[in-house]
Amino acid sequence: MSLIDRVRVMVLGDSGVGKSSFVHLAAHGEPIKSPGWTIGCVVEVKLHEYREGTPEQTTYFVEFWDIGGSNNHRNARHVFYNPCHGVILVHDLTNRKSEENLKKWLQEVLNRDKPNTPLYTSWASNYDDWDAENFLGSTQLPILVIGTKLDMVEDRKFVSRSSNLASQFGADEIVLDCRQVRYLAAGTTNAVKLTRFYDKVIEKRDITETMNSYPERSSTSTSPLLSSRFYSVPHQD
Ligand SMILES: Nc1nc2c(ncn2[C@@H]2O[C@H](COP(=O)(O)OP(=O)(O)OP(=O)(O)O)[C@@H](O)[C@H]2O)c(=O)[nH]1
Ligand SMILES: [Mg+2]
Repeated sequence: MSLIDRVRVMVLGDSGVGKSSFVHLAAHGEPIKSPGWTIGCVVEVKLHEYREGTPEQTTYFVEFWDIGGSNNHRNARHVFYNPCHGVILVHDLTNRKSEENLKKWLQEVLNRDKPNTPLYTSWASNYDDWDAENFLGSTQLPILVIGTKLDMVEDRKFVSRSSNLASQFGADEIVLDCRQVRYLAAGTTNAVKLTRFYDKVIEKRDITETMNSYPERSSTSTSPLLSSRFYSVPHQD
């Protein structure tokens, strides 16, 4: 048996924006057949070759922690947020509010060790006045922004630029129709952005892990997923 290291990425955004649809496409390379509301959290896993084609090439598991967006679970979901090595923020391109709400999602995950902190209090009322640098502070959490439902956008010129949030964070953004494989097909710009994001998450893991204040995992955990940083896989000689 050999061990494969792993990183954990939170997938956050309002209910119905397409998080599960995106995660399924990214993890399995095919569209999800019948997405239902996500209750709590669903974890999907993907093998990723870190720095593929270089001497440092290493296989990692990328875990997508797809968090249900329903407001009803707002007070409980912080239990999923540690450790967190990267964040994928998902918004619906036809719903401007879902993009604005990504700040709330980011604040929630950044405040994960202070779950009782009132949310959203430090937000600027004007979206454009919002100070991303101040907000992010010293965190080096890699962020990727996903805009879904491109097929439903009437004027595609409208989405040719990055969202406000992506440009404020200097984050990459992918816009797509989550029901179409071609948007994440190998060799496309979107696939390159995803690879770059996964590599960054792996590179920064040691830094982001020190920001995770909860003990990473309990040795008494009964879940293999939660009890080890590694997955065991059979040797392939
Ligand atoms: N037309 C279109 N529909 C999409 C797209 N992405 C997702 N959907 C649809 O949007 C609905 C919600 O998608 P989900 O992936 O379940 O949304 P979610 O963000 O996981 O929602 P919660 O689990 O409630 O947090 C489903 O009916 C999807 O088929 C897209 O790119 N285009
Ligand atoms: Mg879902």
